[in-house]
Amino acid sequence: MILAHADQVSRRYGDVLALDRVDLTVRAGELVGLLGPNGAGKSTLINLLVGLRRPSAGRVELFGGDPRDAANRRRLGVTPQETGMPGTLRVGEVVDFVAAHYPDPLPRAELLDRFGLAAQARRQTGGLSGGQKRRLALALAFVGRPRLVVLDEPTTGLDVEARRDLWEAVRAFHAEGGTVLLTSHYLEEIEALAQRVVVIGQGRVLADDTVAAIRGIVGVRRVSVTVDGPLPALPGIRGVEEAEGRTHLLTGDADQLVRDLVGSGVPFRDLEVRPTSLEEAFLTITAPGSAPALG
Ligand SMILES: Nc1ncnc2c1ncn2[C@@H]1O[C@H](COP(=O)(O)OP(=O)(O)OP(=O)(O)O)[C@@H](O)[C@H]1O
Repeated sequence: MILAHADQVSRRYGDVLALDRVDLTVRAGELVGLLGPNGAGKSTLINLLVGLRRPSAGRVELFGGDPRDAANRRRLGVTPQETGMPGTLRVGEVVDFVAAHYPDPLPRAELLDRFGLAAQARRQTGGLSGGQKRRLALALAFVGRPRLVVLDEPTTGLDVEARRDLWEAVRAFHAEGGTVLLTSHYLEEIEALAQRVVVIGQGRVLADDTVAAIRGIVGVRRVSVTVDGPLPALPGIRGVEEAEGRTHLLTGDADQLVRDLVGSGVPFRDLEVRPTSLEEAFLTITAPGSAPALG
């Protein structure tokens, strides 16, 4: 059963094309990670799916209907990237207030316990630490026993323990049959939870695959050298850039490339190997003329 669906969805903000004909389907029971660099369009896509914004073109469905329909949104739990809470309300009061909007909410104590906030139930939200506020915002996504939970960069600002608590809560929700869509800049984070990764870059879906397949794409290394002449064709090179007298080679297997470079007998100096950022990996791999890596 399809819970959320984007069909050839585009969204413009003035001159900026934030999403360009995006397709995404989230089925019941899935745990899907949306991965992409800053400005890729992740939040825009989520805002469309949860009914906070309308697409400029294309169609969005939530639970088979209009995401802006209140009846559909009642079965949805969302934590946006930024949340604000009235600072004078106590943690327990905020939970009760949100719970009152749902027919069968989770008991307050159970929810606070799951998110490590039991000791803060009587604390005013204005007196919470940044990480505690984030925990509360995340807890609120689960209060109405949703069918689908959407979390936009959930672990930003959380320490290791809070991150672990959140992952446990997400896993427990999923194990009970819940469906989750979450965004992240980090494959490691998505890997900890999801089997399926949808990669977004510059407003387009670049890949929709298993974590293992995506790791092969983003696990790219940059091998940089200075050479006086042309380099021979070497296997495993996914992209080449020349800048300021340096040659940068992108590869999934830097060790093998270095061995091949040495074996080729071409003199080189100032060898440097480093991981590429997600931005770099995608920009280079998707640039016109670079070796195809997404097929
Ligand atoms: N309200 C807005 N007005 C104008 N431009 C916007 C607006 N919201 C988003 N954009 C632009 O749309 C593009 C996609 O932004 P979006 O926030 O969806 O990306 P993102 O992948 O969520 O990024 P991040 O990881 O930084 O949160 C960016 O170029 C952004 O500047």
